[in-house]
Amino acid sequence: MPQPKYRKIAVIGYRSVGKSSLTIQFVEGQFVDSYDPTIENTFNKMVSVNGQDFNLQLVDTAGQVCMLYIALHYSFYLFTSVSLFEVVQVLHDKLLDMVGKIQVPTVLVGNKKDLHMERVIKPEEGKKLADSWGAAFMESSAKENETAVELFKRIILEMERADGNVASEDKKCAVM
Ligand SMILES: Nc1nc2c(ncn2[C@@H]2O[C@H](COP(=O)(O)OP(=O)(O)OP(=O)(O)O)[C@@H](O)[C@H]2O)c(=O)[nH]1
Repeated sequence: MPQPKYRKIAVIGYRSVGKSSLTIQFVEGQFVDSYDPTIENTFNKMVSVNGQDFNLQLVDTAGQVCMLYIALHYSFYLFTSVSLFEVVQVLHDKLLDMVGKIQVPTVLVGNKKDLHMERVIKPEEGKKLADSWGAAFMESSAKENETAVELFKRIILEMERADGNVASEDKKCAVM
């Protein structure tokens, strides 16, 4: 049995987009309806992906001071409206500046997809932005318990891919 791998994931984004809700949904399997602005919370969770255990440290950052945490290596972003959509581009640029890399394993997340009537950003737009970063894109609803586990597993896969432990789709085609 392989030893667990330790990985750190930062949840970064504007305030009230659902960073804590998604993290708590993943760690505890429950949705917290109230809004309590986060200072910073750290969670630990063990999860298995493709037969490998991962010991995750999840850093749920404060929306108001999200810029303070952009130096963390593994991150994903959330947006729920046009202005926030623009904010994530700025955050992503700053993150790359801080870590001095041209790419960081990232999942761009469009949360609150249950609020159909309030949708502003089309999924294609989110996908296009994520593609421009070489990142994955997912939509989620922390409220409806949709995809919280799936999206954290996805960021693990993105990290594994960056470490050369998972073949990308391109590489698979090249081999064939
Ligand atoms: N309808 C709906 N509401 C959500 C969803 N995710 C979070 N919320 C609500 O949005 C509000 C803000 O959620 P939080 O998880 O605290 O947001 P945050 O991004 O951690 O906010 P900060 O701590 O300020 O950075 C809360 O009232 C949540 O219940 C979702 O998927 N759907």
